[in-house]
Amino acid sequence: MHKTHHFQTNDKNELLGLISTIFNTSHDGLAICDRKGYVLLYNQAYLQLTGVSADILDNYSFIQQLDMEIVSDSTAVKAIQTKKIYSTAIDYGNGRKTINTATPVLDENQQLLFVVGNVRDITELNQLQRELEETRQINAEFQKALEQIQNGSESNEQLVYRSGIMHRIVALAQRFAKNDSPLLLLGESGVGKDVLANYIHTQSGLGGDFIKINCGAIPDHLLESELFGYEKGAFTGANHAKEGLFELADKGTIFLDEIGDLPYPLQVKLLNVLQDGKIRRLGGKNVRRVQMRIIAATNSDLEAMVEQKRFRQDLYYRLNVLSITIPPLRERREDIPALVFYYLKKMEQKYELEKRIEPEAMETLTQYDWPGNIRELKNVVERTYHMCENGKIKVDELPTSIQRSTKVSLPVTIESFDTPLPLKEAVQRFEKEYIYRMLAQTKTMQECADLLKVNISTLVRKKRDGK
Ligand SMILES: Nc1ncnc2c1ncn2[C@@H]1O[C@H](COP(=O)(O)OP(=O)(O)OP(=O)(O)O)[C@@H](O)[C@H]1O
Repeated sequence: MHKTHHFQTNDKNELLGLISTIFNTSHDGLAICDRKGYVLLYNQAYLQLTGVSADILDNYSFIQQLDMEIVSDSTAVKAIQTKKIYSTAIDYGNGRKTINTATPVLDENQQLLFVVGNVRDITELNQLQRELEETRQINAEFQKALEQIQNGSESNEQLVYRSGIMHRIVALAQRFAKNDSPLLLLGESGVGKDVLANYIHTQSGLGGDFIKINCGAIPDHLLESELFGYEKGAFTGANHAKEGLFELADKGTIFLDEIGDLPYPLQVKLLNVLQDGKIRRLGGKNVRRVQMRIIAATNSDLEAMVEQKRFRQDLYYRLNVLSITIPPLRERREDIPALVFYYLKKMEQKYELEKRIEPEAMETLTQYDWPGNIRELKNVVERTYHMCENGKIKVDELPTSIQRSTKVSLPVTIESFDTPLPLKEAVQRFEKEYIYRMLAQTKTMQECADLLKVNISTLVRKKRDGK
């Protein structure tokens, strides 16, 4: 106890009065016992929090209370036995949860004099934590449902193609659909990996559902419980048992999008599922057998990730038994007009208003390199449809970035900045053009990122912001 100069009382009674006031007004439960565990002093909060009656405290030591199973655990007894501070969380069964700490008080010969017990109410804290956990859970479920609605409708899209390469890919997909080995779909973002996975599922004739999960969109700590499910009480907030996506995909297909983002520890678990077809829910004992088709997809360079020890080699080999690489749109330009007409038709049906695209505009779209692939094409067609007022889509109604990038194939030079621009804007313009050009010259985003010596996520962001 530290006294300041304001405290000038030397009267023992006054001092005792003060200490007992502190004792009695404390929100924490306090109880002091001797070296045999007999209670010497306790306060009102102690009675309220522990639910143990004054009668018991008066007549039975903590050791006896433990023997008689009046309490299930006693920090005081532990402190008596070990002469060390002991702290634990206790559930008294009266709805109260507490953190109890027992501190031994020793004399100069290290003999035990007393034990001071402190009982802190954490019921409210616990309740808040549980609520937070539940909110997080609900949040994640909503996010997942939303994602499935968004992606579900995307992946249900009809497969539109005209190019020879896509004909071969679809034929391969039909053959692979009948096979139950894992399948890996590769290709840049927006090339149609989701759509193809869905197509393979419908072609497979499997009776179960097509379940999609984006491994990069779900926080690591939730991903495992999403995939494997959990039993009631498996972790704080697991108030009921829940089926995992592997179980939901039983007799169907599970589509693991962005497989490169699967955390390393989960990669081993996925490998086990691939090998023996068995899963166990978190906190569960039962092993369940599931039979499903696994399709994984990524736009990352998995081989490079294996070399960098970010992706397990054994899992890579297991997933890569069958694989299909969907080329970017710029390598199958014959598909561009078919896709433009398809999305234009959809807009016309939706808004019951026909709009025609002029040949020159179509030519510009066909020449454009589409770094965002079909996703970008779909957005451009939709935007242009809305922007066009007289029913005819002309070149100058296309986004300026597309007009410019197809017209300007000369390197960006100082001369191309004909009017003075703020430095920041000039740098941004150069950066954007440069990134577009580099993307057109490289096969994958990773290759481009490596050449530019930037992180792939930086490149993705810059590409998105530059649109
Ligand atoms: N062949 C196709 N015909 C019609 N629409 C397509 C085709 N391929 C893709 N799309 C559309 O393009 C968009 C992107 O497709 P999808 O989500 O399948 O790409 P992805 O390769 O899985 O992209 P990411 O790697 O970013 O997940 C979607 O809106 C999808 O409906």
